[in-house]
Amino acid sequence: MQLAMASSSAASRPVVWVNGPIVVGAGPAGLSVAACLRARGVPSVVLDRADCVASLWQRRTYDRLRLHLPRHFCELPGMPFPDHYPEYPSKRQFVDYLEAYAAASGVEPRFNQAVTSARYDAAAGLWRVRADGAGDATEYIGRWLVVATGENAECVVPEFEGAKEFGGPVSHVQEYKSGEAYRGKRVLVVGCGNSGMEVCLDLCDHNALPAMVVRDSVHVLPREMFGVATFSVAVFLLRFLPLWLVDKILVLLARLFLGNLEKLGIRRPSGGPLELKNSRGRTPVLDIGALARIRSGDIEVVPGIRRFFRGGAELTDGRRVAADAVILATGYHSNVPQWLKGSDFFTEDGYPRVPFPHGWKGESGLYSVGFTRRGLSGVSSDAVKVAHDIATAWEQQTSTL
Ligand SMILES: Cc1cc2nc3c(=O)[nH]c(=O)nc-3n(C[C@H](O)[C@H](O)[C@H](O)COP(=O)(O)OP(=O)(O)OC[C@H]3O[C@@H](n4cnc5c(N)ncnc54)[C@H](O)[C@@H]3O)c2cc1C
Ligand SMILES: NC(=O)C1=CN([C@@H]2O[C@H](COP(=O)(O)OP(=O)(O)OC[C@H]3O[C@@H](n4cnc5c(N)ncnc54)[C@H](OP(=O)(O)O)[C@@H]3O)[C@@H](O)[C@H]2O)C=CC1
Ligand SMILES: O=C(O)C(=O)Cc1c[nH]c2ccccc12
Repeated sequence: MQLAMASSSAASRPVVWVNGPIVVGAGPAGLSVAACLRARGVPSVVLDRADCVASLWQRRTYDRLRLHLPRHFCELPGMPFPDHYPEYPSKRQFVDYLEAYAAASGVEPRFNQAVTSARYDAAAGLWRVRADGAGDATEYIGRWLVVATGENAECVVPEFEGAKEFGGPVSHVQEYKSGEAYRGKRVLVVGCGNSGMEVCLDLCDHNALPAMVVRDSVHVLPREMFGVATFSVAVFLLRFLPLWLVDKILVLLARLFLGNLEKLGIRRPSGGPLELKNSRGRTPVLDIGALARIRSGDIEVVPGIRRFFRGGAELTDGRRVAADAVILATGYHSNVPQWLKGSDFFTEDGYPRVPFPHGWKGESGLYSVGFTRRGLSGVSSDAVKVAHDIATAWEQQTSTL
């Protein structure tokens, strides 16, 4: 029996004793660690604030989204994608795969459980996790805590001078589904990461008029070169060459395939694409067509925003741009510091303090899965290590009983 219910004496809140780890998050990270644990005979309880698995993918991404790394880098441990899946599976296919993954591994998350605090009770040697459901709170108590809430848990919403004066709709890209709602409209898209670029492309396809804010520099790489994924080329080269040299080769190849982007208002950072991904979490853009639309003038590139006014924004070069709507493609942040108390394993930015590849294990039975800034392949490698470590302790514990 995995769960035991008891009544808390201090408050009327129900208490659940968890036999095995408490996993917070039912995205790819939480599902894969729970599946790897089950494969070793270790039960766990997976909690998610949403009402479904992989809520980032199901509820907070746009319709045309596809994985942008080749499928082989995005599979979770123990289950390949179905053979008929294309090289870059669609969002629907990826979600179907994740649901099948959970079902096949017997992982049944507890939904509508938003974790609001977790702290280690040193006297008892146990983690106490509070989760709020619809109108009630539950306390989960267990020996291990696995943090799997992800790098994209909350939206970054910058404050802009004059934002209240703008007057039109302002939304974050997590609410964007398709350009249908923006036909014929001038849309200011703030941010030029993969989201900003792909939303601009989608807006063009729906006859909207996007302008994209590029306030600083960004690496844009072709998704493929002569039919080979740029990401695969990078992974291959990293087997023989140091990262800085692979970065130099990638930038050279990008220059050959994409030309000089400065003419389009897109400057390259001085640091390399992989170096910036690893050190600052800045993902290079893998171009799937936005550049061609910038070249043709369908997407206008504009510099940073100084302030908003009614019906538009003033830019850092003094120009003014009119807009009917604003979409913030300004990124995401971790929410771990909001709920994990009394532990300094995570920084105030919500990432493990210890750098990759050692950030998966903390003290007192605390673990993290999915904070490596290495996408789904980072998720899988963490999940395998964490499950192995907990299963080893579990087997020792049960063998001494
Ligand atoms: C648009 C987009 C596209 C991407 N495409 C790729 C790609 O092609 N390839 C790739 O390798 N990576 C990609 N990524 C990176 C992405 O981080 C991974 O795809 C993946 O979703 C990470 O899994 P995760 O489980 O760590 O986080 P998530 O998928 O974000 O799952 C975390 C879960 O935790 C839950 N949660 C958060 N806070 C709480 C709380 N306090 N209490 C309870 N539950 C909570 C959330 O509801 C969520 O279900 C993409 C990211 C985005 C935003
Ligand atoms: N097809 C796919 O697989 C896709 C994958 N993704 C992934 O999702 C993750 C998140 O991507 P994304 O949503 O693009 O977020 P990112 O964090 O990658 O990009 C955020 C962008 O917003 C800009 N920005 C932030 N604040 C401001 C501001 N105040 N004014 C102007 N610009 C600002 C940043 O500029 P600066 O760099 O100057 O801070 C940056 O260009 C990434 O890992 C990405 O690869 C996203 C979409 C599609
Ligand atoms: O799409 C993402 O967000 C990813 O994190 C995938 C990813 C991991 N490592 C990379 C290096 C270059 C481009 C994308 C990724």
